[in-house]
Amino acid sequence: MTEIVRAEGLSKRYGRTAVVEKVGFALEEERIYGLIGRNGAGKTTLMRMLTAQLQATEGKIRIFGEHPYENRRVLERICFIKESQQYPDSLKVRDALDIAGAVFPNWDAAFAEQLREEFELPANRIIKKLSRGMLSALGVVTGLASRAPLTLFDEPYLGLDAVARSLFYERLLEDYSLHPRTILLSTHLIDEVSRILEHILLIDKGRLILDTDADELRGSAYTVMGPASKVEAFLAGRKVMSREAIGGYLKATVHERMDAMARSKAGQFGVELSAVSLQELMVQMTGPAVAAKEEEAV
Ligand SMILES: Nc1ncnc2c1ncn2[C@@H]1O[C@H](COP(=O)(O)OP(=O)(O)OP(=O)(O)O)[C@@H](O)[C@H]1O
Repeated sequence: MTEIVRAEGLSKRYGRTAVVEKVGFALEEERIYGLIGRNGAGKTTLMRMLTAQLQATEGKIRIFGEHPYENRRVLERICFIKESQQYPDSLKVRDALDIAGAVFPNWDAAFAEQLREEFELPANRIIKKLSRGMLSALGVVTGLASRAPLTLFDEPYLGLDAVARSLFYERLLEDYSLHPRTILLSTHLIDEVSRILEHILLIDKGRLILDTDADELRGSAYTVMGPASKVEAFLAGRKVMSREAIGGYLKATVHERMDAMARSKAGQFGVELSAVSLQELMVQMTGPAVAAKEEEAV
């Protein structure tokens, strides 16, 4: 696999406040990555550094093997769809797509037009007069039609309704299978996008706390549910991430793989096991006092 992005010891500090702290990871060619983290975790800051829009305080970045700052060879192969893209006052939707067509070497004008119609974006409307959702849709259309070898979407769904969001995920997957490229998508709403993510980077308070295959992560924990006494008996000796009492029932998350032994034990104890969602797992990992919650049950 070819490496597209490498970040080493990357930090961004404003005065004494570290917003991104010693982050290191690599992105490979033709994979879809999720950059996950709570509000303010540092996702946008990290993306802005990767795309040379923000100077890192320290650390090293290589994109396509080169330094991205003021490097046209690198930058023309990157499309960064920002959360708050600014457009000139009089620019219309059609103008923005025409400009994107001139900027991105792999731009597919027919695909852009198809997407514009599907997302119901009026070609002649001035961008300043678009609704929040339409503005997000314009970003999504641009990012998809750019077919940039490295495409970054910073929370692209903001303002999109459920129908438009699901259209985005569908078109992204379809087009990615026809034209594979590296996609980095930041989000704090994981469940909806989890099916399209192949790899997860989890950032919490500026630090990268997880860099793992999405399927592996999905299988790394499970929930157990049943009458409290039976669940407690099942939990003995297991790595428990959280417990939630509901009447006489208990729901717990176990940070272990759900293997045949666990299933058989669950049968004996009369408790139910189910897969934990990525969203739930992230909440457990980045919520308050994780260390206190994660305990070896005796
Ligand atoms: N120019 C700046 N000066 C000082 N602090 C900043 C600056 N830019 C960002 N920050 C802080 O850095 C932290 C990370 O911000 P960032 O926008 O990268 O987070 P995020 O993960 O993208 O959040 P969200 O999901 O809410 O968009 C926040 O606490 C933010 O207030």
